[in-house]
Amino acid sequence: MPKTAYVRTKPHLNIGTMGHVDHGKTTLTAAITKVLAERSGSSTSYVSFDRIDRAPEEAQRGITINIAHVEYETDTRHYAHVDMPGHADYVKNMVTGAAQLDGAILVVSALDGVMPQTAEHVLLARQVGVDHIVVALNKADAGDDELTDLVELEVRELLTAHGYGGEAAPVVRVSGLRALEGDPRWTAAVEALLDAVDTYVPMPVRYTDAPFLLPVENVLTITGRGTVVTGAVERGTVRVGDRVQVLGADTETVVTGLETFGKPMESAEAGDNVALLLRGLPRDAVRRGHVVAAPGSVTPSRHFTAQVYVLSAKEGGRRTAVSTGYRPQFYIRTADVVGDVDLGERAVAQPGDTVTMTVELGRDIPLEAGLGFAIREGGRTVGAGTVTEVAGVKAAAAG
Ligand SMILES: Nc1nc2c(ncn2[C@@H]2O[C@H](COP(=O)(O)OP(=O)(O)OP(=O)(O)O)[C@@H](O)[C@H]2O)c(=O)[nH]1
Ligand SMILES: [Mg+2]
Repeated sequence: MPKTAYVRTKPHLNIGTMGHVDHGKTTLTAAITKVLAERSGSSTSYVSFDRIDRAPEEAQRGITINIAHVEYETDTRHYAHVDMPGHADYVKNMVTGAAQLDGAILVVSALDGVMPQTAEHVLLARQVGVDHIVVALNKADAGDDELTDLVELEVRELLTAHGYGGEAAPVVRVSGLRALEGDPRWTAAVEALLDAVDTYVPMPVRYTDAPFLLPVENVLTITGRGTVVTGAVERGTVRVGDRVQVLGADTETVVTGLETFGKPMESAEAGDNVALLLRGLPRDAVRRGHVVAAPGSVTPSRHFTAQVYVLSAKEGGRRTAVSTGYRPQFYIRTADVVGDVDLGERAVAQPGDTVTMTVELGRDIPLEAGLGFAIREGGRTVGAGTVTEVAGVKAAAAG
């Protein structure tokens, strides 16, 4: 049976749930789809909790591991929503999810308040370019008002500390669990949260006229059809039949199919969350972190200069200084690449310092000034930076 094509009737935005493990992100995600599916004339489908956390290991451990995408529509907008994992071991997957967001819902349990990954996610979101955060104080059904007031203050302070303007950020008390059960008080709270997202997260400027670029988030095989890459289009437009370059796989191919949430589309534009079917591309040639782009539109590079903040021990960072020769992982767009740090004459940077460094990555990737990134080591975030300058020529060629 032919699938119904995607019809663009409303502005599309990418949002998602982030926050500490067990604070209720997946439950809230399911509740949002349920509340919207029950509106009259709704085109949203309810996505249950076990269809979001559907990997056997997720069900068994009761935690989210992989990021999951759901779609829904409010009266004014179409959203792709990424439900991210909160567990410290899967921050890596969270960064990939956050890299495509126009705004985020920070889920904080009213019972527990700000916890380590609440803070880490806010920092990472800032770094990968998420400009707006709406707070869901979840489990409000089980908390008392005075404690919840304190948690609210704490969250606002955290947001302000990371440049989000915590005073102005909407903070909505919700219960994902009770809303899922259909309790009217709490379905109304989810409605209020969605109104806050609709009004507080602005429609971003989309660079649809720029050359096409999509950071690969995931790779799948559709039996009989070929290799599919998924992700959010960062800029430009792509149509079925277009030639594209796969940076990382170092090959060119043709887009033979385009879909969003299982619905075919003729063309996708900046902001769209899509699956691209690529002609003749072997499954193992492409992976997360690669970039699909208009041929010749970007020159990948491995050398750059950056302004970097080295996290203090209090923020979960290192206790000891970083020096030239340090080799952590750099999280840039959806890529995760090792890099050699050179601190120049300064030679060392203490936790809490902001420094200029030059970096040589383990492989070439598309880089540009202004690109934000995170630095991680041994499963924790140790730094946050912004590219200030990209060396146009590879060192080997220059020297
Ligand atoms: N009382 C109460 N419990 C809730 C609420 N929302 C979620 N829970 C419970 O909290 C636990 C964790 O919920 P999840 O939705 O899996 O939390 P999560 O944030 O997605 O967890 P990770 O993705 O693993 O980080 C489950 O036992 C939920 O039933 C709520 O609003 N009220
Ligand atoms: Mg979850």
